[in-house]
Amino acid sequence: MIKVENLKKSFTTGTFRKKQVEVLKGVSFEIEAGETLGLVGESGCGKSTLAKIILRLLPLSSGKIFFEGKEITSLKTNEMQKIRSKMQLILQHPEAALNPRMKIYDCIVEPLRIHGLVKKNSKEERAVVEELIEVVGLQPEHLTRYPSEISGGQAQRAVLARILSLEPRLIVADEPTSMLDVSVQAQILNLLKDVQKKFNMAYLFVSHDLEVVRWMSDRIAVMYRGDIVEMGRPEKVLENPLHPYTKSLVENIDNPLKQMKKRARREKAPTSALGGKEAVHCNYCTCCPNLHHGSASKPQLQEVETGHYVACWSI
Ligand SMILES: Nc1ncnc2c1ncn2[C@@H]1O[C@H](COP(=O)(O)OP(=O)(O)OP(=O)(O)O)[C@@H](O)[C@H]1O
Repeated sequence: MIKVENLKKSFTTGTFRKKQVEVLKGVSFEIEAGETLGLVGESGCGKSTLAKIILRLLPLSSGKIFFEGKEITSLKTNEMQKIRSKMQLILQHPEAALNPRMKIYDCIVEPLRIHGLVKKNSKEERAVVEELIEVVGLQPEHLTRYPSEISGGQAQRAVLARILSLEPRLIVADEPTSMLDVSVQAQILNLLKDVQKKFNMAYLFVSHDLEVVRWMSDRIAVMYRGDIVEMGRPEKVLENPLHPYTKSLVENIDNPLKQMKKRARREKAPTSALGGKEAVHCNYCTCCPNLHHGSASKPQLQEVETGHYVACWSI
């Protein structure tokens, strides 16, 4: 359904002294219809950049993106238009997707109107909206309110109704529930699962929260400094992590302070551990426990057991 190959992205930073910062270093994966790939990793590792690149909201530096078997890497804006409705994004803040000056009814139906799929204010339009709100669990009385007059959970339901109106094949959900309290979070996660089953959509589910990702995902990809360093089924990756970064994520799941301290140590570690040379990646992986230097080639994802991949230089 969606496949990315060796995606790389660099940003130019600085005003006078321009510098290229490589944020994605060659990311590859595939997601099938009806499947959820959970993407986890520390803040700043490139998760949101990857999400935007997949949806072609950001240009990539190199690599390839295939959507339903068709390469979309360099499609022009008008060609992308037809595909864009089938690839949708859900963000942390539902308000960002809902026009504060429109009532919920109009927010939900707006994409259908834009794409000319229904006649404005027709009976057919009303029927579509009623069906959509039933799917996402909103009440008819919510339709006449403005986004500021409903709760965060209800707003996320309205966003989902709006997205579903276009019958997407892929949803990229970037921390969709991190702003909601725990009980509402669970409802929205279950709703996402239900509609996925109903419409057989693929999800790329981005989150900091390992428990949420475990609950949502068929497979998990662990991202570290712009690379996927481990990928596999949740029980493999989270119960038998092989990459040191995944290990530290799992070990510190309940202890964010410890995690911060460890991260600070790890960030300092490479140059001293390597006698002043710069490490290109983590210090070592469990499969090839050697330290690697800046001149070493990039580690590749190796299949260490069926469906469980870990980044290492050699097995
Ligand atoms: N437009 C940009 N110009 C320059 N640097 C950018 C730009 N967008 C993102 N970055 C940098 O790219 C890196 C990855 O950012 P990204 O938002 O993808 O991280 P993330 O993993 O999603 O983090 P978080 O979990 O905190 O949202 C960060 O260092 C960020 O500062």
